[in-house]
Amino acid sequence: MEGSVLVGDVGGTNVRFALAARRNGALSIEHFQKFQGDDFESFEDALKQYLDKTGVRATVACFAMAGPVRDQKVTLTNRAKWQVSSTGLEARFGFEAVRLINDFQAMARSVPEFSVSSFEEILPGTSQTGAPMLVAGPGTGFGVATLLAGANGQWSVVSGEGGHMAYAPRTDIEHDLARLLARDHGYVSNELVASGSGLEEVHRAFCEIFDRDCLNLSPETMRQRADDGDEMFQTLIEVRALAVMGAAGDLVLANGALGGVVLAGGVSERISEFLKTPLARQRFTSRGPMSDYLETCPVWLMRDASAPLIGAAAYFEQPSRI
Ligand SMILES: Nc1ncnc2c1ncn2[C@@H]1O[C@H](COP(=O)(O)OP(=O)(O)OP(=O)(O)O)[C@@H](O)[C@H]1O
Repeated sequence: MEGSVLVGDVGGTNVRFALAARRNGALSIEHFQKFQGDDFESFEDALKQYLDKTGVRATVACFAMAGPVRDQKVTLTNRAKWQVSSTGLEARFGFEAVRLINDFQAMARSVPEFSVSSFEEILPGTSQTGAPMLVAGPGTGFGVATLLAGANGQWSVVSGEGGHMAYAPRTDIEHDLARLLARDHGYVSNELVASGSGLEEVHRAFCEIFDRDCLNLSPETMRQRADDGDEMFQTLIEVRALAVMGAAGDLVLANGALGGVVLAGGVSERISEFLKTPLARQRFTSRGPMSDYLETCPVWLMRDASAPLIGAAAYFEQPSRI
């Protein structure tokens, strides 16, 4: 397909590839494939499998990677064996140009490519025109980026490692959790509390708090137990959801992101009803003298699995200057 760019969304669990192109003003993807990262020794092996399976050929590529990208090189945060560089990919696959960006840089850049109706409402509110927007949430890791509207339809994305900011417990059980996690890990981040990569540790701490045997359970089984009325698992999911909303509120305060929040990531999707409770709303807005500041800030959920792929293509067309 002429004018198309090979795009990838490389997370700590899943790796997604597609071919993206802009047609009649709108970006769309085709040849979408999803792989499990665990099935491959390296990112190059996963990419080769995609190219072999689909027969897709492209001269340019942009890959959204779950880790900090420096000088077009990245080591995945939750898959440290995967070290990727744009020059290495160009040499191995014969691309004319490869750009590596952070996965939430791509997620944030996708937001202007979607209409508001494609998001699920988590908290109602009114987006302040022209204000920054925050895009964040837990999957395997916890990504964060801020989207800035510039002149003439230009967009910039500020991306950092905001998921690794310190967890802020408020209730007794959250303080117990933070204390146990600090005992075992030293530093307690929002990623550790809320993301897939921290779930096992959080589960272990909850078993200690509730004085229960700690079984090896999948996230789906924990969810099932919560749905069946098990108080420990209900509290575990609630505490993780409150960590997401607390982190989102903190980041809006720090960035003046009154354009609104777009939550994303596999965990956010699966606990969405816990993000909508009155307690979750209170965790987002309750900020002492600044509580009014967040009262009308809207929060949405991005569910479209193609978002980081669309965002990678948009970023490739118009790289952010920040
Ligand atoms: N039912 C569930 N409840 C909560 N978490 C779940 C559930 N099922 C799976 N997960 C978690 O979701 C995570 C996968 O999220 P996602 O689909 O966003 O993957 P990813 O794109 O590879 O992640 P990332 O980009 O953050 O590295 C896994 O770590 C898993 O523990």
